[in-house]
Amino acid sequence: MPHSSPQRTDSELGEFRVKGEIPVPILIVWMTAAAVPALSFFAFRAHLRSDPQTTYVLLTFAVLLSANALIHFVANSDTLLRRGFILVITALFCYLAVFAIENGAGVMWLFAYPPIIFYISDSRVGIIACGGGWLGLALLYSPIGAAIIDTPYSGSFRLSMMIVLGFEMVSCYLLDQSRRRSKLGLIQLASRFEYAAKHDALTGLANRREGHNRIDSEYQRYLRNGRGFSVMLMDIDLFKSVNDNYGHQAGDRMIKLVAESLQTECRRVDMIARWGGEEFLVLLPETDTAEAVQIANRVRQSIATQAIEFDGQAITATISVGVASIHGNETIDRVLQRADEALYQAKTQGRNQVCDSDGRHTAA
Ligand SMILES: Nc1nc2c(ncn2[C@@H]2O[C@H](COP(=O)(O)OP(=O)(O)OP(=O)(O)O)[C@@H](O)[C@H]2O)c(=O)[nH]1
Repeated sequence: MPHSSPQRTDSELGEFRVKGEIPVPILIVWMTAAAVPALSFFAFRAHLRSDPQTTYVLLTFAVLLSANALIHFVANSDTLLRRGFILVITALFCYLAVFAIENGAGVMWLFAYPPIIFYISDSRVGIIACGGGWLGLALLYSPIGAAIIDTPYSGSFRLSMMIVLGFEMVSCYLLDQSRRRSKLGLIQLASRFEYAAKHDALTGLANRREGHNRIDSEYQRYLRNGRGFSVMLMDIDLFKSVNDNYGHQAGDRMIKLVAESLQTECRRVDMIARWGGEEFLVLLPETDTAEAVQIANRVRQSIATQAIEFDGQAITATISVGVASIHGNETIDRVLQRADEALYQAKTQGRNQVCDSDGRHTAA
């Protein structure tokens, strides 16, 4: 079965990019590029109003945001960029909430915070930042806050601000959850498609294409470190007669039985593929011919002693196996061809036996 995991963490979800989705680091760089001139503009206006404190604070935020983006380009760490950005903008929005810059109009920038924070961080951080921010603002706008800080906002403005901001935060949370759920759905769908593209529907084994890919990878490893491998090509003997005598359903069950026996008898490192109708291929990494023949015989004997129950009858089958190991700088096609020739030899010499490409064979 495909590895669908509904338990994926938020950060795992964040790493999965849906086509067309803006990557968080790029979004942060864009927002930094937009925020720095905006902050400089408002700093300049504060300077014109002879308000040096606001000027310096806004310029400091512009410098911090620029530095964060620059550090990202040097350190090349997305996590650092994201965390640095969250930290700076949280401080900036706190400043905007407390100090009523631009005659109090600066507080409207608070509405930009929830969508940004939910998009660039995981939902837990979004909830904490927004929940904490909202409570902090509620405190600030309460009589306690009013006693500490002098704000120019009327009572009805404060009330509306809290309600509208709360509404926006909840909306952002719900939209974010919906985005994450649909992303999860896409991940699961993608993993189901990937599984179907790589596996055989009847047995669940790797299909021929995936088998080829895995052999290719093993071959590349062999070229790098010289560690050889063997392949076993096997075919159910006189399988046509199983179909002819008992029907295709019985034939399918026989194929499944062989697949299960292969899974039981082979090692975890071995790759088993359904190569064709009643043909299977096993890739045995770091295994020489003698070992591969031993494994092949174990599989052969195991299958010969099992039966499927069909319409009250016990149906048995045997398999023939061709074994070949990689030599020198020969190609994969050549190894597979030698395994095929060995299988042909096993068939012509009476079936239910293992032949290796060097011409040795083990009969029942
Ligand atoms: N039930 C079933 N049969 C299949 C499947 N794929 C292939 N077959 C059948 O497998 C049979 C293969 O038969 P052959 O290749 O002629 O060989 P054989 O009867 O196994 O004889 P030898 O290989 O010479 O021992 C054919 O009858 C195919 O129809 C499948 O998925 N399910």
